[in-house]
Amino acid sequence: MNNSAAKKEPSIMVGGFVLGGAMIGAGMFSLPTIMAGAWFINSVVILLIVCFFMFHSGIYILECISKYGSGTNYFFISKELLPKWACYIANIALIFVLYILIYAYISAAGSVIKEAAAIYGYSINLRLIFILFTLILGASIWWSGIGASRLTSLFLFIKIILFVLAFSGLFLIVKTDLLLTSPVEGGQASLLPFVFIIIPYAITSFGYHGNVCSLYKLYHENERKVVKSCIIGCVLALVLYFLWILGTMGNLPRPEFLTIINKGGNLDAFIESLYAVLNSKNIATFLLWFSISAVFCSFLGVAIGLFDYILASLNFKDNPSGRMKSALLCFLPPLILCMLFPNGFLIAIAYAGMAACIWAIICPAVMALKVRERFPDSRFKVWGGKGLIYAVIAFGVVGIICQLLAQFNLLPIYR
Ligand SMILES: N[C@@H](Cc1ccccc1)C(=O)O
Repeated sequence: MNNSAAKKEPSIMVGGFVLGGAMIGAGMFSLPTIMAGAWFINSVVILLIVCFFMFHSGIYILECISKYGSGTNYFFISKELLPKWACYIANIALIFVLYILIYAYISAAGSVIKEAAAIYGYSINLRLIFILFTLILGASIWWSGIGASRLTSLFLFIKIILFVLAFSGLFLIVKTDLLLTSPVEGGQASLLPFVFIIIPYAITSFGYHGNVCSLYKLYHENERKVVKSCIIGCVLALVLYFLWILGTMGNLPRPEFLTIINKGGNLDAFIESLYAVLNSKNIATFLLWFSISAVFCSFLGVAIGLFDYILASLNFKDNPSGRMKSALLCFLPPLILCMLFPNGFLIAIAYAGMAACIWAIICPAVMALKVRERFPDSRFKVWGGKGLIYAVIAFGVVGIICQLLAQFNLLPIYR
């Protein structure tokens, strides 16, 4: 690569923020509620483990695309490297994750906007918010992809500022004894059975894998820079999630989470509890607006991905009527689901995690095995050899098993 091309590449911080922006979304709002069972120390350990595996599965995708050039995408490499049946499963899992996330975002947006309105003394019908939210953001994507991307950057910017404002206050009042002493008799060990339920939710929260291909293009096929951006993105999310559970568990005692869980575990119940406990109304208000901007930002990011996928794969024309067909297919199913089941936020995040185990963890690791057979002397190879690849696959299988057990009520859940 010549110097002038290298100079045009954006700094690794840009890539890190793009990935961090994709990662930090609605998934994080499920974390404190779902982690209340295992409480603080156990949850931090799980966050570290999940972050480690999600980072590596992401760079396995990079290893695979690096053999086919920057024009390729996930669909292409899965077609090349997986048997046909597995390729279908991987792509179905990917589309499922995008749809279920859009559902989760609409549900979360409804709950948080309703809560915001209630705080300012208005009562708005939840289903009306679902429709307006989807209509307005959906229309902006239909109108122009570039415009919607700019809107995403704007919300990302607002999200970061509000995060700093809300959290700097939240930490000042953290009660460390709430965090570090075990909330039950028998110490931390008696909380261990509650760690398994966290895994699918943490997997969703560390999902960013759809953005690896575009980053590879952005950095003109410079793998090292993409890896460094992935490290920055993962560390950013890890630190933020750590601060998030520190701020919430350090202010709300464990039994308070039961009230939130019993109200469905959506954002409104959560913010309501923080409002009741926090002395500072300012902090709670920043938190409220932070949540709104985070949900808007994630919705746009995921919806643009699904919209473009539908437009390209069904060969719709990139004109107003073609884009309208794509928009209807993209937004109508999750909106209808939301109207029927308005409170499925937590379940949706868990299922997104389970499907992400397939397309973002197991399949990339299997593809990396295959690509090493096919290109034995390639210049870029993820460290850790086959051992790490098998460990990543095993982790993906554990994630799926956890969610299946939870579905059949076979996992201990704090409720
Ligand atoms: N990490 C995102 C969701 C996501 C999952 C998988 C891939 C991409 C995005 C969130 O927390 O909202």
